[in-house]
Amino acid sequence: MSEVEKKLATLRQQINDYNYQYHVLDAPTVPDAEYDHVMQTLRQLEAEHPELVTVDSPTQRVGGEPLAGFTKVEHTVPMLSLANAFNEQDLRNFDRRVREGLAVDQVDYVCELKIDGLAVSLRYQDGQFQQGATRGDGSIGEDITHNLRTIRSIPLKIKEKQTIEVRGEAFMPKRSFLALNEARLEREEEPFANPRNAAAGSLRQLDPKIAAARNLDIYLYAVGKWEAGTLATHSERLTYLQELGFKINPEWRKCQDIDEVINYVNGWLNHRADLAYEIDGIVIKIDRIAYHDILKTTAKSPRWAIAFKFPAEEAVT
Ligand SMILES: NC(=O)c1cc2c(N)ncc(C(N)=O)c2s1
Repeated sequence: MSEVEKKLATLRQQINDYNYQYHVLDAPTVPDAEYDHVMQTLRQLEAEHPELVTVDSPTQRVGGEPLAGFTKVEHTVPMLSLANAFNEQDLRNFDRRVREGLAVDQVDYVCELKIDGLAVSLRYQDGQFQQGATRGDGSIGEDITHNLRTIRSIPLKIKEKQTIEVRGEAFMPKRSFLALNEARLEREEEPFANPRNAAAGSLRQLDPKIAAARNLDIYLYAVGKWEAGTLATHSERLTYLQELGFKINPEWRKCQDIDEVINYVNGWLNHRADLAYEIDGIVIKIDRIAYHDILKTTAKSPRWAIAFKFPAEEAVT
């Protein structure tokens, strides 16, 4: 490796680390001026050696020309929708069905905030971000790699040379949504109705420069196709995704029975306003993966998970 290539690799690693600290850990270690200086140095060196620019360089997050259209992507593992619960009795019925189906008295659940955004799937090949797609109809989605690359909390390469597919929710934080609509009103453009529509509208753009300007973010919460998949519980998978460098929502909790689940749900019902992003409920999953394989899915939804839906929140204004 030449001296220039070593210098480029060092600068790229430095920017990737700064991005990880700022956008994934929400804990920057250098001031913005330092970040800008290192990024400018990298851009300058790449301009002097264009033949050494690599696709995983942080300077390549915002692509060049807009796409002519979207290509279709088949999801190797279907992205299912969740059955809904609307009250405590629905949750207790779910729990009873689960324990009867498994012939067990006790089941550990994992509760997670249900992010009100756009479900996406990210595929990594040997640790490099290869392709990202919308959920679509659950089997076929649209390739939106060019837009997902602009989300700085999505790592362009992960900490292991894994070939893995991860699922999550891309979203627009409330603050970004308010600023975007203010700017649109000033330009006499139609404001977005809610952050979910704004995120979906941003990710369905053909020009990545538009998505890059929308301050989108993402939380990952599941694994799709995964060769080395061995971990026995969903909670271990969340921890593993975090160790790989993915952004995991920190509010997840393991609950040892449905009463704890109901307490968690009620706790968040009245604290949504405290969050920097919109949620439309709580997702409850059985923690043990072996139980998922026993209960399996209906044509549409897993039997080992349910979404508790919150009443529609008053609009973010
Ligand atoms: N449709 C689905 O399967 C899901 C949808 C969502 C969502 N919008 N937010 C969070 C999770 C999660 N943490 O599992 C899930 S799972």
